[in-house]
Amino acid sequence: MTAPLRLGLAGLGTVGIGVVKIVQRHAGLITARTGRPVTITAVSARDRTKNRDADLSAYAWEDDPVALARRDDVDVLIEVMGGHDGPARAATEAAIAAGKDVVTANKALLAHHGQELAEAAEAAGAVIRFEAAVAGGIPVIKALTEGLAGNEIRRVMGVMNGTCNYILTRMQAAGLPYATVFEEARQLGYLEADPNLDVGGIDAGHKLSLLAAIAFGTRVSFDKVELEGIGNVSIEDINLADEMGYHIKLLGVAQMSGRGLEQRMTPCLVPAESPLGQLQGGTNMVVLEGDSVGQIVLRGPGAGEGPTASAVMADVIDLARGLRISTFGQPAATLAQPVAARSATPAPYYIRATLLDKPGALAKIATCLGEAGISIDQMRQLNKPGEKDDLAVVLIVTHKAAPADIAHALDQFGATGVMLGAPVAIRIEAV
Ligand SMILES: NC(=O)C1=CN([C@@H]2O[C@H](COP(=O)(O)OP(=O)(O)OC[C@H]3O[C@@H](n4cnc5c(N)ncnc54)[C@H](OP(=O)(O)O)[C@@H]3O)[C@@H](O)[C@H]2O)C=CC1
Ligand SMILES: N[C@@H](CCO)C(=O)O
Repeated sequence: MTAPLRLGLAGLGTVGIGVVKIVQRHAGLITARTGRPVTITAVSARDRTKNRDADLSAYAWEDDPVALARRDDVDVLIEVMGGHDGPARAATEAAIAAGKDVVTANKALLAHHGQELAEAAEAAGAVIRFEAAVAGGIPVIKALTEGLAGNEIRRVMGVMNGTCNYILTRMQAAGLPYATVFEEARQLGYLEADPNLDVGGIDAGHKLSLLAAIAFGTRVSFDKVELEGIGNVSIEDINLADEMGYHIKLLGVAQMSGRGLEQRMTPCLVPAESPLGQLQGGTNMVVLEGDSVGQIVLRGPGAGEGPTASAVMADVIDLARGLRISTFGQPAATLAQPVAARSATPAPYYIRATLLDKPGALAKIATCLGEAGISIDQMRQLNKPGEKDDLAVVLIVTHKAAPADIAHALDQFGATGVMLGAPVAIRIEAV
């Protein structure tokens, strides 16, 4: 029997305790699959006295995760503390400096420091694995780096933040406004400590930037992701979209166009009957498109103790089996510096505008669209009981239009003198 693979576990929260449970429950199964035992030798967290719903008595304790990473009886650091700097970064760097492999669930760390950490790991002969960092229990990193390695990737797309998907689907199902459902999500413990990481689209943007790096062989460029969160999605737009056969999702899309790397994480309308449109609650879905394979759809739990620990353990088991793949699927030095391109791919748009209800108002709006080269597919005025009769809510669905043309037309709306408030424009994504 080969020597055990010895883990040092930094973080004993939701994910860390999930890892402890799998290591303890499946010791025999893991040994059978890898040919060597996988053991935890030492753990670290902030509060040693906390009751953690797992038996940790066999493990050494370190107050300092950096000391944990440097221990002679630790072969692999499991970093499940979180945060893009601080102890997570320090412990990861310490492990790499000591030539040790790192398994992390920390998308923020890699979105901000992925390139330098990958270079340092390769220089030290170490490997960084991060299956759990993107879409929780869904093996999407493995799918891209291994299963689809023979493809040129055309597009990566998906719903990658379970909290946002919960909020949007709950708003729709219960007819509740954003603020009410946001508060429910907080009560249920779904939100990150900084809720803006979720609802601001940042967490999902981190994940998209990691997938884009693997898919397109480029350095992680989170700072170039076009980000828009879900805070401005209204129940009115959710209901109107639904009437037209669409659902609103916080959708990430990354693709390499002739102009450069497009990465966006924004609310979009998707067909209600499509796999993405049907996605309920905290579930994630990632759609991968390769030149040879066509379209692959991966769906599953994007968070939680079991699913996330499952992904961490998949990486651990790969290391125990001796599988060593570069962090982003190819040597870090060969990752290209991407040229970031604003999304220019034309798409239909949903536009809702509130106008003064007077002769010619609608014509002025239609003229702005026409002058921007945008063709109208559907248009209707909503006559809702109880609305003031001096205003008109107008709903427009355009034919495919370039994002820049839509932005220009919306700017022109303001100069017509008939607008009441800002218009809403949401891209309709073909999926
Ligand atoms: N929860 C989930 O479903 C998912 C989480 N992730 C990622 O996994 C990582 C962990 O998440 P999660 O388990 O939810 O986080 P938790 O907040 O539940 O746990 C964090 C753990 O890290 C420990 N910790 C924090 N700071 C320090 C420090 N300075 N020194 C030592 N230990 C520290 C905490 O200690 P103490 O317990 O003593 O406070 C706690 O045990 C994050 O990067 C997260 O983004 C990824 C996918 C899904
Ligand atoms: N806050 C994240 C956790 C999993 O990364 C989500 O809601 O998807």
